[in-house]
Amino acid sequence: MSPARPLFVGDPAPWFIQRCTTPFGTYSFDMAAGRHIVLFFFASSADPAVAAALETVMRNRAIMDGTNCHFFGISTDPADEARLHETLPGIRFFRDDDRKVTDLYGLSPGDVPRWFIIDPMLRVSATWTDGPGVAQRMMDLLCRLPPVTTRPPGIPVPALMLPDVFEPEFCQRLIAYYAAQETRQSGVFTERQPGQSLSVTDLGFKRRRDCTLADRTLVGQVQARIIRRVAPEIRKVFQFNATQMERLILACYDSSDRGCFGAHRDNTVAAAAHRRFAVSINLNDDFEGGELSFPEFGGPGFRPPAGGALIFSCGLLHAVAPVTRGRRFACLPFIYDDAAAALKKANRAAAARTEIA
Ligand SMILES: O=C(O)CCC(=O)C(=O)O
Ligand SMILES: [Fe+2]
Repeated sequence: MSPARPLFVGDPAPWFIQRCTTPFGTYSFDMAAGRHIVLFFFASSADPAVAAALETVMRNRAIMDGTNCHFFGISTDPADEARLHETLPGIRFFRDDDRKVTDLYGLSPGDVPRWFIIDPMLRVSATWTDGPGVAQRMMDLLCRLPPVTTRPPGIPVPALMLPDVFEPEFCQRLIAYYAAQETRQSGVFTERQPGQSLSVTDLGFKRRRDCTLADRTLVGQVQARIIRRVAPEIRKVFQFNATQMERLILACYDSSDRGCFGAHRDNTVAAAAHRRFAVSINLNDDFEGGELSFPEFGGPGFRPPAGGALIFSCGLLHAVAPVTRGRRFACLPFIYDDAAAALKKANRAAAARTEIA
C-alpha cells in the first residue's frame, strides 16, 4: 500500500481490502475497476448533511447500475454498521472504523465529507469537498460520462495477439488429449488469511473444466512452441526476459452451462504474485461467445483464432464472456522470469511457515 498523501486528479486511486457490506464481509477495491466509481467519505450518516447526500444518491440510484457505475460510501462510524446496507446493484458501504481507507486516501477528520470520482482504470478523475448541492452535481457528472462498454477511440489495450502459435494438427491432438482425461471443476484463488491462498469453487463466477497436461511429450511440445514463438515477442514488445512457465493445463468452457470466468486479475494472491504474463491459446474456433475482455479499457472482447495466443500482463483485470454455442478449448499457461521464480519460492516458504505456526 502506498503511504497516505493528498490525492489529486490523475493520481492512481490506492487499492485496499476493507470490511464491507458484501455477504462475505470484505471487498477488494481492485475488483471494482472497469466502471465509473464514486467514493463518498464521511464520518457518520448521523450527520444531517451526510444523510441528505445519501438521500440524493438513493434518489439517483438508477445511475449506479453496478455495471457502468458503482457507489461506495466509506464511513468511520461503527454505529453506521446497523444503519447502512448494500443495495445491489451498485451501492455498497465500507466499514472504515479503523480509518484504514480514510487514511490511505490522505483524509484527516476535518477533510470529510469528501467525494471522489474514480475512472475505470482506478485513477482519480474528480474530487470535491461536500457541501450544499454537491451530491446532485456528482450525480449529474456521472450521467455525462461515456458508457464503459464502448472503448473510447484511440485507447489501445496493452495485449499482444499472435496467430499460429500452435499448428491446427497440434490443436487437434490437445483437444483429443483433453477428451481422454478426467477433468475437474476449475477453482478460483482466494485468501482467508494473508499469504494463505486456497482454491475454491464459485460457479457464479467461473464455470470451466480443466485437466493437467501430464503427458511428457505434449508438455515438451507446448513448451517448445511457447519458447520459440511467444517468448521472443514478449521480449521485443515488453522488454521482459521470459524464462519460466507454469500451469500447463487444458481448459474447456462449455455452452451447456454457459462456461465463463468473471473479471479478475491473475496475480493478487501470494501463491500467484509471481505470475507476470498470461498466455491464452485457443485450440478451436467452432464456438460462440468466450471472448476475453479487459474492463479497465472497455470495448468488445478479443478472440484469438484457433492456434493463436492472446498475451497480457497478469495485473490487468480480464474476464471471459459466457460460451453460448459449442465448446471453447484453450491452453492457459503463465509466464514469468528468474526474479519472479525467486519470489514464488519465497512466498511458498512463507505460506508453509504460517501453516505450521
Ligand atoms: O480463458 C481464458 O482465455 C483466460 C483464462 C483466465 O483468465 C485464467 O485462467 O486466469
Ligand atoms: Fe486470468
